[in-house]
Amino acid sequence: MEIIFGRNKEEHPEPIKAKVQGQLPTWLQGILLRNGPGMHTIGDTKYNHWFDGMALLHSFTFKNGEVYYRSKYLRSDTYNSNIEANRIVVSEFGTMAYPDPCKNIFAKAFSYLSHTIPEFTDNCLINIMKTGDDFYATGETNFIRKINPQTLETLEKVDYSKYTVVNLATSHPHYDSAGNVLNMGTSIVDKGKTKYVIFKIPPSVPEREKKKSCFKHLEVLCSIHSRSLLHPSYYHSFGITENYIVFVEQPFKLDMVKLATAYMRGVSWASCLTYNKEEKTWFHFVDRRTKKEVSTKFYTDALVLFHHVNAYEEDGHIVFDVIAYTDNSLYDMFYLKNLTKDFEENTKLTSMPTCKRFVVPLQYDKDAEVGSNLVKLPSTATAVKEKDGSIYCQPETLCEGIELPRINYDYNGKKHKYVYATEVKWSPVPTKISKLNVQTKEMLHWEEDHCWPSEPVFVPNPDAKEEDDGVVLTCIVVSDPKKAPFLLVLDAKTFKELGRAIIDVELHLDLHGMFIPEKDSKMETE
Ligand SMILES: CC(C)=CCC/C(C)=C/C=C/C(C)=C/C=C/C(C)=C/C=C/C=C(C)/C=C/C=C(C)/C=C/C1=C(C)CCCC1(C)C
Ligand SMILES: [Fe+2]
Repeated sequence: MEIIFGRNKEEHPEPIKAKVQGQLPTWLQGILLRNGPGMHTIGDTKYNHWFDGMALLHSFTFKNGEVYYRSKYLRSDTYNSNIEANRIVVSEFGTMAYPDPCKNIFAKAFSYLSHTIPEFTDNCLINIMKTGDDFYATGETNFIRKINPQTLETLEKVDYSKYTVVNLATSHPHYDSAGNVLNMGTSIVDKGKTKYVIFKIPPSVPEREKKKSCFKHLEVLCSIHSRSLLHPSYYHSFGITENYIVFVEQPFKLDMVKLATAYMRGVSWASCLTYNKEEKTWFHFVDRRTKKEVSTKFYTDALVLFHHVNAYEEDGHIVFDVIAYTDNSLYDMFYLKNLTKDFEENTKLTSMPTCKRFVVPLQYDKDAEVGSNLVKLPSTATAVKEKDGSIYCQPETLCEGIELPRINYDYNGKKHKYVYATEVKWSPVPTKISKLNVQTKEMLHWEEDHCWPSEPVFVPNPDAKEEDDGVVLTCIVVSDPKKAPFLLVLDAKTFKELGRAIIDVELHLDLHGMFIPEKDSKMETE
């Protein structure tokens, strides 16, 4: 398994024509662009954690029934400095690097590094974001990197902190119907004012502007003060409904005192994350129009969450689905020392990823009795009024063992019926992909021996009438060295295979990505 998780992957910047089997829909034209870690060893140095690896972008271009594959390492300042030094010189979340191990003044003076080593990493390995016609690789620091979606070339570095006060920002932004990006980040600069900042980036700028930058027009919608000034919560995504931003402040937190001393103590940023299962998880709802937070205090028991699935409003309630854990063992599981051979037997998840639905009443009878359940929708989720006026919510479980959830994004913020996700057993090995009907809890699956599917991306049919009219695309990494990896195309309705594009290269296990329809990409001829 070392092969799949930890071995450096080669890049293939020139298009490789795939062998297509089956029948791909003729309307499927565009680029599936994905991101994830592809290199964990540099010279004699090795990252500690799988999420630390150098970002390797890859793409599948669909053109007239043919499929072309490309991959290229993100030429971040981090990547360039590491390669030049032939060792890890920039810290990642799980690995603290010491750029100058030789305290020797002469060694410093004759430093072979022509680049200045970036202080914070711009190794954006998690996701892809779109602003207007531009695409960016995203991670969780204040840096994102513009990329060319056709050639996978790395373009300029954007520093969010130049435009608003954030040190961290999510890699999972949302998009509204006008094409604005909505994202949030944490400001820890000013210790007295630790806060979460929700901001908006427009898709275009006024014609007359010379140096066009959407980021110059970044606008802060609202800030939420951290419950604890020294312990802001970690979050990896958030939700939106038509009228609200949904933010979950979980007791999985960054300890700022530990962060401030991490470098000195020789420990990673990750070691500064703490989970306190005795604490509560607080929900925040911000009205997108008035920019005010709903004043009622809503909470649930301690949980750890990375991925929101979707959120929507129904009859005065906010309904939101998340993939939740009861502890923080998932992050620990992705330490490379745990992902060696036999890890499937040796490393068992102590908490399964579980798709949970919270139903939160925004409008309810203010005279309702203490102890009564205020949920008026048909769900087993509850929201109980407490003596002090706060509301204690408990979720309904929709499904166990799914992660990397996606929906038809046309239903984002609206009532959805289907979730596409990878399925796991008791180890971090994706064995199947699944389609969950959240209304009936029925599931459809796709699996094949030795196949490790990635996050399934739903692409709607241009003439779609129903939510699941379209295809699901997933990269399949194969653990059998005799079998080639492929891109799988499933009919989203039936989950039957329509076709596959086989490529004879070593695919890397990735994290997230997006499909860029041909009309949104200035596609060049191959
Ligand atoms: C094996 C597969 C693919 C599927 C199996 C199915 C399954 C169980 C999937 C589960 C997948 C999940 C849950 C994926 C989650 C991915 C995450 C959380 C990535 C986070 C990266 C976060 C990163 C890189 C964060 C970097 C942050 C840094 C370097 C921050 C540094 C900093 C901090 C902390 C304080 C301020 C200063 C500074 C900015 C330097
Ligand atoms: Fe994610």
